[in-house]
Amino acid sequence: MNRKLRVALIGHGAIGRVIARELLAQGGSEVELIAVLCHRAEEGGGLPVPVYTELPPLLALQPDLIVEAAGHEAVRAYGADCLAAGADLLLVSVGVLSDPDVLDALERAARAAGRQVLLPSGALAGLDYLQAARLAGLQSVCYRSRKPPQAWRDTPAEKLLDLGSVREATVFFRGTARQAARDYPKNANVAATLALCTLGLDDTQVELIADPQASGNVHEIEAQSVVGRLSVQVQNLPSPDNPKTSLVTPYSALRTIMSRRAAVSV
Ligand SMILES: NC(=O)C1=CN([C@@H]2O[C@H](COP(=O)(O)OP(=O)(O)OC[C@H]3O[C@@H](n4cnc5c(N)ncnc54)[C@H](O)[C@@H]3O)[C@@H](O)[C@H]2O)C=CC1
Ligand SMILES: O=C([O-])CC(=O)C(=O)O
Repeated sequence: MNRKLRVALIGHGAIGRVIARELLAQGGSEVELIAVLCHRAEEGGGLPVPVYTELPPLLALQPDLIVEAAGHEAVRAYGADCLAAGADLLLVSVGVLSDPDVLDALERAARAAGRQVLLPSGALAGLDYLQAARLAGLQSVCYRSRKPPQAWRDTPAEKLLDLGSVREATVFFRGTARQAARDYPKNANVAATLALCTLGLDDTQVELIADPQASGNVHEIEAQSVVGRLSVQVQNLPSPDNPKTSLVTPYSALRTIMSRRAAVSV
């Protein structure tokens, strides 16, 4: 583990730009950004590392870790190939794992290559406690996401309520983490992350709320286990570039990246 961790990035939007900027600022440390894959080359304008629009040249650089920050379709298109090429794969678009075929394909590819799929806590908090509690006995997990109405634009919420005239907190979705992650691919990735490390995608309950009074993107978890009860709320500031995305998300990915080379890892 003396060598620098060579990191490649897929996606250079609200999350990817922060990850790239912070990794580049690490100059001389144990982690280095070696390339970025963008939809269009212009999206990577100004980056001091190679920018590609296709996966093979990026894989040819033999990254140790590929960080996906591009959306569900990018995971479907590239995920298994990244693992097969010998890289670990960090996903922020975790909700795509609500599709059992995708989860199965990535698990198989990871096992075959001896690599790992890494899921950061993203916009959520409390997953460390819940993973410990699961080992002891976890009885129920509920997750609630409360965002301002504009954060639900271009989602099925638009058909369920008039986002422009919502005056009070309105629950427009109640269901499983699997349904939420599938139907709200840009808003409910954390529902899948929470479910995958607790009771599973079909037994983790989710509520989605449009709230004009929301103080940002608010995430709440309530869980009961044999070792105690967890009740946690985070009030995230939204990304200035994407109101659906919480500002903490790229930093959560960075934390996971850095921990791959930390001598003392929490
Ligand atoms: N786990 C978590 O806590 C969270 C996860 N997310 C996930 O992260 C994804 C990215 O979020 P943002 O950066 O806010 O979105 P964004 O829309 O600002 O950026 C996404 C970027 O990826 C690029 N892209 C899309 N498909 C691509 C492909 N096949 N190859 C290369 N680039 C591609 C787009 O052109 C865009 O520049 C979301 O779609 C969502 O699935 C978002 C927020 C929180
Ligand atoms: O960033 C957030 O607040 C959560 C989010 O969009 C997601 O899980 O997809």
